[in-house]
Amino acid sequence: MKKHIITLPGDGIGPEIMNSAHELLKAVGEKYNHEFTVESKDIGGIAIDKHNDPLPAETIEACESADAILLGAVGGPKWADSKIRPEQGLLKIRKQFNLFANLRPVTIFDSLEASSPLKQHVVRGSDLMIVRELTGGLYFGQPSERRDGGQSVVDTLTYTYGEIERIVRTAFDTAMSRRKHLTSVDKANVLESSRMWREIVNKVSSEYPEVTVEHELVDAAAMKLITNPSYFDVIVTENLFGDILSDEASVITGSLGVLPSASLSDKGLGLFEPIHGSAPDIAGENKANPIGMMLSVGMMLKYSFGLHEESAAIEKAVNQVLADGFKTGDLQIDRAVTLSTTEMTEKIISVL
Ligand SMILES: NC(=O)C1=CN([C@@H]2O[C@H](COP(=O)(O)OP(=O)(O)OC[C@H]3O[C@@H](n4cnc5c(N)ncnc54)[C@H](O)[C@@H]3O)[C@@H](O)[C@H]2O)C=CC1
Ligand SMILES: CC(C)CC(=O)C(=O)O
Ligand SMILES: [Mg+2]
Repeated sequence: MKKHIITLPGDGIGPEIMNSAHELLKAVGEKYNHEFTVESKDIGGIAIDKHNDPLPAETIEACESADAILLGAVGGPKWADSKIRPEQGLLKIRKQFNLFANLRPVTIFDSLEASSPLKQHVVRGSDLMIVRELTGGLYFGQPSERRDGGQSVVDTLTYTYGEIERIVRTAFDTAMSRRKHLTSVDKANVLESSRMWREIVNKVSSEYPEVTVEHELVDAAAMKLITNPSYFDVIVTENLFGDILSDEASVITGSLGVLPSASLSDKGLGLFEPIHGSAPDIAGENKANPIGMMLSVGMMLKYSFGLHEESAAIEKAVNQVLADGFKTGDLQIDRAVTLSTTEMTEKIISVL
């Protein structure tokens, strides 16, 4: 198979973990006889520095002709007070390519069960998928501005019926391919947008009689995610709630550094990135956990290219390396050896 991939390393630890993705693609290509060509483009803070634009036209053009996109992370303290923010590049690329469905699987590798700060019996058997709406809600609503000379501020939460319906359908389809249990998370006791969200979930549910559906308020769902994570199969929720709940869910797995994600459109192009940010506190130290990025490559192989065997092999290699007693600094596994980003990458590839 021949595929052309645009990589967007971005800022902070982004370039470090993207090197891991490049190495992994080279290894998978050689082992399974695929030709993956990779071209790197700018996004985020580095793109502001070089082009005064967090998502330059050149990057968009390259992505338009790509088979898939890999992203590291954007942002950092360097641009904290800048008028143009690196994160705008990420929001813009999601909107540009209509990447409305953000799949965030929360899977616990056997050897990480003990590394979770939660009690083992609580996390055992947890395996859930967060389906997060990615191109609407508060992150995109207009107006979003300071008013009255800085004395007030407005952010806007808008969703169209169609935007909610399509993500809800994605969630039902996802549930059908899993344990057929869907939890829709909202704040319907307060927000009108959530009440419309509930109505749409109830309407679509009549087309999926095999799926058990329930509604949870986001505050209670946040609590249950930590006290009883194995209760959940598929969670569907809007943009902001999904962003927060997925970082929270990473605690179950032992580290934010191990969770991948897929951002999909209905037009075929997908963007794949770890769920974490640019981790400025450890950037440049060769300490970042590359697993979330490497599993995102696995999601790309599966969702964009249909390469299920190759994707499963990456997951298996990660599991094996952890079980063999190797980890990165963010993980706590008893008696395991701590590796750098590059060492962990090499280890996973050698097992693959
Ligand atoms: N998709 C993206 O590009 C995202 C970008 N950001 C941006 O990243 C910047 C930093 O945000 P933070 O709030 O610090 O969140 P963060 O996710 O970058 O880091 C939170 C904590 O997790 C640790 N961490 C994250 N990824 C890790 C990895 N792979 N290995 C080991 N430890 C890891 C960090 O060291 C830090 O202590 C901000 O500018 C933010 O806007 C935040 C989230 C997503
Ligand atoms: C950086 C934000 C734009 C988004 C975010 O935190 C995320 O998608 O996980
Ligand atoms: Mg986030």
